[in-house]
Amino acid sequence: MSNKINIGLFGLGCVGRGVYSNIQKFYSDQINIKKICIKHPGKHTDINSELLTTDASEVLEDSSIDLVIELIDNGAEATALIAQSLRSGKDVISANKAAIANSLRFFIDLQNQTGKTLLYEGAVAGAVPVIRLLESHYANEKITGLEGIVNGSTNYLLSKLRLDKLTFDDALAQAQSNGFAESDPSLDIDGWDAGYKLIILAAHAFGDTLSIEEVQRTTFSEFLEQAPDLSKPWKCIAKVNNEGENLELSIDFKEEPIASQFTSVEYELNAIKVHSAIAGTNMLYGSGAGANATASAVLSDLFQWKKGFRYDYSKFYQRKEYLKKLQGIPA
Ligand SMILES: NC(=O)C1=CN([C@@H]2O[C@H](COP(=O)(O)OP(=O)(O)OC[C@H]3O[C@@H](n4cnc5c(N)ncnc54)[C@H](OP(=O)(O)O)[C@@H]3O)[C@@H](O)[C@H]2O)C=CC1
Ligand SMILES: N[C@@H](CC=O)C(=O)O
Repeated sequence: MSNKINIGLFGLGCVGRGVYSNIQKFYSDQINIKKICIKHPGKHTDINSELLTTDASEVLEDSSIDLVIELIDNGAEATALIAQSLRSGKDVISANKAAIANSLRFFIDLQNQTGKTLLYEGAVAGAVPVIRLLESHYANEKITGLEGIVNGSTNYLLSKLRLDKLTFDDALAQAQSNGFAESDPSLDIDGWDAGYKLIILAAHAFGDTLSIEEVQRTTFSEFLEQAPDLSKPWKCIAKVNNEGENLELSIDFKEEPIASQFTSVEYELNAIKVHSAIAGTNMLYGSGAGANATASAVLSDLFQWKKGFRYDYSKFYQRKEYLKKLQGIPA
């Protein structure tokens, strides 16, 4: 009897294909792709047509599918698919930061109600394992600050403008053809993508969920309107300010000093600094966007899931206790 993991895949674009091809290459003895749900079958004539469907219920109602991997490019549709999967008794891995950030409280409740697991390491900073690090290494240590470069496309644009002297339009076209940019690139250049990622990081680091409207965003156009000297190392920095009772989240362009560690983070690479009470500062650095970077995180989630890993969101409990203390309420 085969003890392969049966998965159902939603989406076969840049990331979906990264996951599909890496499973074929490295894990076909352990993972069986049972069904792939897509939108336009005509785009996927290279894939065995028996695997493909446009009907989500062929995944959701297949009791032999243990795990759903959700990799579509529409946040609202992804939210519905994740919720339906959890409710149909399936665990889920997603890389959809819009869906996760907009509905995180709902998904935490749904995991508690169904006993099912949702993992989403690929939603933030590609292959950089930051969510799992916040959940495990920092579970009991107070995090005092967090900042980083979390959008590969804007970082790619800034590097291309500064180092390779490309025009904005040419640089954006390259970010799109490399698969770094979202299918709607305004999500990257207007700071939405970085905002969603920062909301997810803030939840796992500080135990609160903010809405995207609460994130202060500077768009790439607003940055360029200030006529910055593009020969300088500008970086788009996502930052959580956690002084006081409320978290403040911002996405802003900063000219980094030459000696700053962020200055050497170029093109689609990402970096995140975590400041904490005992460790001081740790910086994570690595591939932030693209098919393989994200597939690596998705597949890592899959093998963690197999071992029973789930997020325990311990910072939410710690934040409640912290707020009680601030308000003078005894524990
Ligand atoms: N690109 C990257 O570097 C990263 C992307 N992500 C996230 O991963 C997700 C996928 O991104 P990416 O692969 O780049 O996107 P693409 O635009 O390349 O692919 C999207 C895929 O979703 C499919 N799709 C859309 N709607 C549906 C639906 N309702 N049901 C089934 N399939 C559907 C499309 O089908 P069809 O092909 O038939 O049109 C397509 O295969 C997004 O949430 C993105 O934010 C996360 C980290 C990095
Ligand atoms: N569009 C995103 C893709 C990865 O999350 C980015 O540019 O970082």
